[in-house]
Amino acid sequence: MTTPTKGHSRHDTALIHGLSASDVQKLSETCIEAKGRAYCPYSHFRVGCSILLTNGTVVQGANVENAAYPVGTCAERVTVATAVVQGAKKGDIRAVAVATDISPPASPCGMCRQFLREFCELNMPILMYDKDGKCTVMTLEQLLPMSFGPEKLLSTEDIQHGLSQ
Ligand SMILES: O=c1ccn([C@H]2C[C@H](O)[C@@H](CO)O2)c(=O)[nH]1
Ligand SMILES: [Zn+2]
Repeated sequence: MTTPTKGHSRHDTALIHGLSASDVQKLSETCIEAKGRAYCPYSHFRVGCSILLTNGTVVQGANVENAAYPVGTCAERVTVATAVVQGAKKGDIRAVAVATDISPPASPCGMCRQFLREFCELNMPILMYDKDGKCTVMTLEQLLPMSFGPEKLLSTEDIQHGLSQ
């Protein structure tokens, strides 16, 4: 397992995870922009998320809170669910980026890590941007080791027939 890559320039980050410099630029701009659309009147903790699909499309989302506090949803789950209902399949998700107003940057909560696990490859990079736009990158597997995923429940035949997607 590699150590998290912290504070690299955009170019270094791209080299490490096989993302192009323009992919990383797109991810950083879109997750930071999405942070501005957070609905967080209770916590005032804005979280923006963007997902880069293999076809180059970006899907954005932000946290959406609720007066009944536990009903609120994290930015990561809003964004992944949006990508899924737009037709994204496992393997279509190239990278996830998250932006908050703190430093060091926030990382996806446990529930979101498991939610991502359903739809993303274990080696998918998660780019976490701090208040100054500095990026820390870790793979899903680094954030969620020994994870439980759909292939544990579904038979090989089910997976071949696409029922896992
Ligand atoms: O990774 C995180 C951590 C927190 N939140 C949201 C949930 C809630 O609206 C607010 C404070 O926890 O931030 C996210 O969207 N993603
Ligand atoms: Zn979460």
